[in-house]
Amino acid sequence: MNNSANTLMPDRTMPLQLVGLTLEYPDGDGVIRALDNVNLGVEAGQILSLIGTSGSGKSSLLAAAATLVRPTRGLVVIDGTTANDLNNKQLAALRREKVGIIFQQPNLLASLTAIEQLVIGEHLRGKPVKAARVRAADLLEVVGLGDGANKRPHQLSGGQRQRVNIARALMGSPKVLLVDEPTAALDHERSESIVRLLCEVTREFSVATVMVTHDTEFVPLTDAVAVMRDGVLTAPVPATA
Ligand SMILES: Nc1ncnc2c1ncn2[C@@H]1O[C@H](COP(=O)(O)OP(=O)(O)OP(=O)(O)O)[C@@H](O)[C@H]1O
Repeated sequence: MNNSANTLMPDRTMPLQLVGLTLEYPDGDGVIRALDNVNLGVEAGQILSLIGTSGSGKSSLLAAAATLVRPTRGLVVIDGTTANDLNNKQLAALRREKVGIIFQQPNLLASLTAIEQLVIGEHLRGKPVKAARVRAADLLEVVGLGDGANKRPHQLSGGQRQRVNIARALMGSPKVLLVDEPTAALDHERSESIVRLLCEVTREFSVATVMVTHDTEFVPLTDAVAVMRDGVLTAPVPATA
């Protein structure tokens, strides 16, 4: 694989492409290179596991792919749009329309029911609430929480809260799903069912999914795996069982 950012061209048919991505954080007089010339493409309907030791750069890759931090060098291309070219307002719109983000902790609002957690984002974006409720109810069915739509977070298990989180990330019909340690707070059985669900929704909704995980046990459920070490990403290989 050619690793030079100068010779790699973005493939705009891929929902997510990172080209020659380098991210440096200031560190005293020097810098910490969290990402070092990372190249990655994820196709629609494909879920990639991203593994690596603590501090290797996994969260930095997700943050850059989510356009939450601007890279020092290299390109982030989301559904054909080069994020580097956009101002902050345009970036926020790109994230809203194309990117779903799932963090380790669901961060649900304590006073809202499951369905309201999904609808409120659409409401704040000025979208019609009625249509949002219909989509939210459908998505809660998809994630196996059809009968939990009116429950509040304290009435749901950790796994169910993570299911709400996944459904919420799908509300805006994203092209790219970025998932950070989705099973960190869950037991073995629930962890497996959450990874299986992420694989299912990746296919059903044709999103390009990157899942950071420390649970290498569940990697074979996904399509491909890439390893991060000191900011350098290996080329993805099939995650065969
Ligand atoms: N905001 C920041 N400012 C300075 N350095 C940072 C910042 N964020 C991350 N780093 C550094 O960048 C490197 C990569 O960190 P990153 O959090 O991306 O790794 P990680 O693989 O996600 O680690 P973990 O598995 O522990 O979450 C580390 O050396 C880290 O200390």
